[in-house]
Amino acid sequence: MKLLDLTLREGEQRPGVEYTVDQKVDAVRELDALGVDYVQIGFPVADDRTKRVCERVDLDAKTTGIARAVPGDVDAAIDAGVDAVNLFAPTSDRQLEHVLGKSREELLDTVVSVADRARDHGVEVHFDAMDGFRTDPGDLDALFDAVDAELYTLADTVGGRTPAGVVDHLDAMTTDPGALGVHFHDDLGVATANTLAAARLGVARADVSVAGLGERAGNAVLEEVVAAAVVGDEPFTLAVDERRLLPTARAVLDALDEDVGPEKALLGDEVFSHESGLHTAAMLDDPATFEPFDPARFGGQRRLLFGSATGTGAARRLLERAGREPTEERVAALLDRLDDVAEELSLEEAVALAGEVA
Ligand SMILES: CC(=O)SCCNC(=O)CCNC(=O)[C@H](O)C(C)(C)COP(=O)(O)OP(=O)(O)OC[C@H]1O[C@@H](n2cnc3c(N)ncnc32)[C@H](O)[C@@H]1OP(=O)(O)O
Ligand SMILES: O=C(O)CCC(=O)C(=O)O
Repeated sequence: MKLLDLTLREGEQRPGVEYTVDQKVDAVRELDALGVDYVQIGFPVADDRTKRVCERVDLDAKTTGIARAVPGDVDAAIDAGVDAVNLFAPTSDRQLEHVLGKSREELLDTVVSVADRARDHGVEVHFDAMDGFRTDPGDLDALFDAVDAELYTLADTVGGRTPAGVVDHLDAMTTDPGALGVHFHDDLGVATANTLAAARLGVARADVSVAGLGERAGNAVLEEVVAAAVVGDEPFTLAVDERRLLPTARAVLDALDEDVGPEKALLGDEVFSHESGLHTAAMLDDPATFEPFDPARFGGQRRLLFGSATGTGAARRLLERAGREPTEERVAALLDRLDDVAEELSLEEAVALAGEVA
């Protein structure tokens, strides 16, 4: 499956957020080195930074910009120099009426002609059905059939879908999943799960963003999709270099002056840290007892911590690592010392302490 990273465009759709050209250039280079297939730089008709970024980068990934189904937006994308245009248009009855004010027939004519205009200028055309997951599957098939595009994406624009509905919706379409992309928002907290459900059906492309940065609750999370592709129940192939995943995601966040909470899956400061006595004791023997994968696989690092939550099992193992006989007295002495530490000790520090107790 291909990945389109849209951190730069969706991240900026949050109130008050605007990235500078320098920030975007730095972030784009990181994402390119990771190996994502497409990087969405921005909305060319609405900002001149997309063009300025494109002028400064030379990537293996294809650059994209979004464009409404209007000639001026497509011309701005062409002028910006993106490799591909994500031509988006509302496709649900509700959005057709209130966003576009057009009939379905008018929509089809407009999208067909604007897509042709883009392709005639040598730009790869992707057609994105905004609110596609609230659009009748037959209407989507008819539209996709009429529009000449590289790929057709269904967007869960309001983030209201869950995996079962995603599967039912895609199953109800006649368009081959291999011609489809998916774009999920995280309003129900299941954007990544939805993406995995779609991947299982064989969709060709998924939109993701670093840390899920995007409008409202954000989007499917790049790190989570990549990690699940590698260690999830049903592995699938991506072009990214998984060992660079977490360093890249952190570098992108740094470049964009963004942050995540300590419990954020894969990226948070605490998610690879273990302190509970029962867990650390077992993990000293076999780390897999209490972790789903070795964080090093994605460029992360496990931290075992020792202090007042440490129990006799871990203390015994620490003494053994320090080359000491784990007598009852030593175990008790080590536990006393660990009880007193002001801040939890790392494994190395705890082994050193185990070497010191009488
Ligand atoms: C991809 C998404 O999530 S939606 C994009 C979100 N991003 C932004 O909105 C970026 C900031 N926006 C802007 O700078 C401005 O809104 C612009 C430049 C995009 C457009 O500005 P304006 O045309 O002045 O006004 P407005 O935002 O109200 O656009 C409404 C027009 O766009 C049309 N429109 C909206 N979506 C589409 C679409 N996908 N395809 C074709 N036309 C569309 C509407 O029908 C309406 O047309 P009308 O003016 O003929 O009635
Ligand atoms: O996917 C696109 O090109 C824009 C549409 C979008 O971001 C959405 O519907 O949420």
